[in-house]
Amino acid sequence: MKAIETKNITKKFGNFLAVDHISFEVFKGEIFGFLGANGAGKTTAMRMLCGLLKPTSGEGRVAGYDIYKESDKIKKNIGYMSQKFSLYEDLTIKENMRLFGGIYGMNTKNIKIKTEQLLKELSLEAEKDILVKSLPLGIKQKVSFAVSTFHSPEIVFLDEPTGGVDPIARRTFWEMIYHASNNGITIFVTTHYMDEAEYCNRVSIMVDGRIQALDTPAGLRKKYNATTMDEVFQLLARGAKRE
Ligand SMILES: Nc1ncnc2c1ncn2[C@@H]1O[C@H](COP(=O)(O)OP(=O)(O)OP(=O)(O)O)[C@@H](O)[C@H]1O
Repeated sequence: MKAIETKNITKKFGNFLAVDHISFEVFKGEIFGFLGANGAGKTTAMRMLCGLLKPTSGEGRVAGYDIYKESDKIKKNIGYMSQKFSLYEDLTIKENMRLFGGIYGMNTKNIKIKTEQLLKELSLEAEKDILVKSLPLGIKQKVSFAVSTFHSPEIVFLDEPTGGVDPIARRTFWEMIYHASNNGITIFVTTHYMDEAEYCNRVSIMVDGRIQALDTPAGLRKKYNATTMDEVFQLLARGAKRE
């Protein structure tokens, strides 16, 4: 089953073509890496998929819903996490979980059950009443991911979720991603870390608004005769006109 389908999605800002006819599919439970240099158009594309921005043209379905007509349904069926938009710093871990559960429309009983379950899974039961602002970044990101999947969405969009954390914390974070994917949640993730690109089932690389390459990491390495995803990325991004 397809979690995301797009056909020739395009976004123009004035005369500037930020996203240029992108077409791709993401399968249910897949971990899909969405890569591209700065300004390639990733955030714009992701905003269109999340129902936050209308495309100029093209077609798309997310979780089975039309991105033009059913953006409200899309919002209910997805989770979203970014480095910039995440938790309320002046609330505790538990309060954040409750708050987001409420925002996602869950009832009090389910929020309570899910909060306890997540605190246990994250081994954060002892820290549940600590204010988020006093937590290390790696823990914040774990909690932030947990909150984005709190309502068991079909798809979770992660916009550079591991920015600024050390490699060990990033590895732990990816274990959570695998766990969610094993439970059938589709993961759509942007990252600038090429070791993380290797962890994805498939990866697309955007250059100047277009999808320049899309395959498994092994398939891309083979195609571009490269030993690492970093080499593949450098080869493709070198041709970029945007900075
Ligand atoms: N609202 C807007 N109006 C005009 N131009 C925009 C707007 N939003 C984005 N752009 C331009 O579209 C291009 C793509 O931007 P976008 O933020 O999607 O790239 P990105 O791949 O996410 O980059 P980064 O990795 O730096 O976040 C950039 O040149 C950007 O300046």
